[in-house]
Amino acid sequence: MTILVTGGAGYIGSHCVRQLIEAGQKVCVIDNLYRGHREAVPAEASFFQIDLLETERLTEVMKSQRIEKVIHFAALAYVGESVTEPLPYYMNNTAGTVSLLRAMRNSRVSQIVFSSSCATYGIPDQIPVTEESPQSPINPYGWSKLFIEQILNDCSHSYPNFGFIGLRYFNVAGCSHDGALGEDHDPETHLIPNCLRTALGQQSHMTVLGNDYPTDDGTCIRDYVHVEDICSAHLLALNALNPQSSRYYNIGLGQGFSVLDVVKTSERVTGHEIPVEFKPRRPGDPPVLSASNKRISEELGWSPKYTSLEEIIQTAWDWFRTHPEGYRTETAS
Ligand SMILES: O=c1ccn([C@@H]2O[C@H](COP(=O)(O)OP(=O)(O)O[C@H]3O[C@H](CO)[C@@H](O)[C@H](O)[C@H]3O)[C@@H](O)[C@H]2O)c(=O)[nH]1
Repeated sequence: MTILVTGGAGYIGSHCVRQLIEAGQKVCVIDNLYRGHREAVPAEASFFQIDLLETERLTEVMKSQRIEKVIHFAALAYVGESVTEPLPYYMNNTAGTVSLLRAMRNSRVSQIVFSSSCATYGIPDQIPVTEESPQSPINPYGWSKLFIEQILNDCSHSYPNFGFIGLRYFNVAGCSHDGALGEDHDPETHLIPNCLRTALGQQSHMTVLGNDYPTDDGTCIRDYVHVEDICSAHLLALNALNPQSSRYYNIGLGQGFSVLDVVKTSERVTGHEIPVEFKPRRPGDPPVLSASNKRISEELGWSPKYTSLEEIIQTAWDWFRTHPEGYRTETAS
């Protein structure tokens, strides 16, 4: 049986493809390479450069590769960008998933693990956030993912044997334990990569986006979870997935760190000073997010390997300092 991984050339997708292959799984990757890196896809996986919106080509690949289940990562995922440019988010994420689901129906593939987000909760009324917490996004990125959740719910009601598991990630961070795979976004808007790029001297300072939030130090609090632990959750979800599945799980550690905590921890890990400059809030950012992971721990047996922010940032630093130009570093050498 072959697993189709959409967005398998992206940050999280590529780490997951590697874990699937190490677990002995046959993998087929599709990616439009808009923000993904072909170099990040292991040679053992078959690869097709296809956009999610190309329903017919997707259908052909699913039939010819004998796909049995899908893991769906492909998406635009910048909260700030989704506020200034919402339409690409609805087109790529929401419409793209409808196209993928149509291709799955055309080729009689009926089981999917979907990457959802804690951004679907908006500003939670309780911390830690459970899967039962109300979902009310405050940015188009979160809405684009919540619409997909509704579509999956509808498909599972209407189509017999359509099974799905939705994983609501909190803040994914870190790089592979052996430095083989990394995090390389263009443009880079994520907090930890920006701290590490400042430590490398590639920018003069880190911009802290808002220090007037209702938190102890005034900066936003997030729950950082290692990318390999996100991937192990996908493998567990894939094993649990069956034609009757219709379940959502949070993936986070249940501990929150402020932006300034992340800056200080990055200074300790890298041994470099990281100067900060304070700027106004970024639209669409909730003040505090951290996950209850009780459901995924109890039902799927998930247990994270990386439990400290320091360890998580260390794995990222190992990659950033050896790949100062990201994946281009390898191409150049
Ligand atoms: O240079 C920077 C970058 C970020 N931040 C702040 O750091 C926090 C974390 O930001 P970032 O790393 O961009 O992550 P989020 O915006 O929290 O979004 C991530 O977490 C979402 C869940 O909310 C995922 O779904 C998204 O894909 C992923 O980008 C936020 O408060 C940002 O305002 C800064 O202060 N300066």
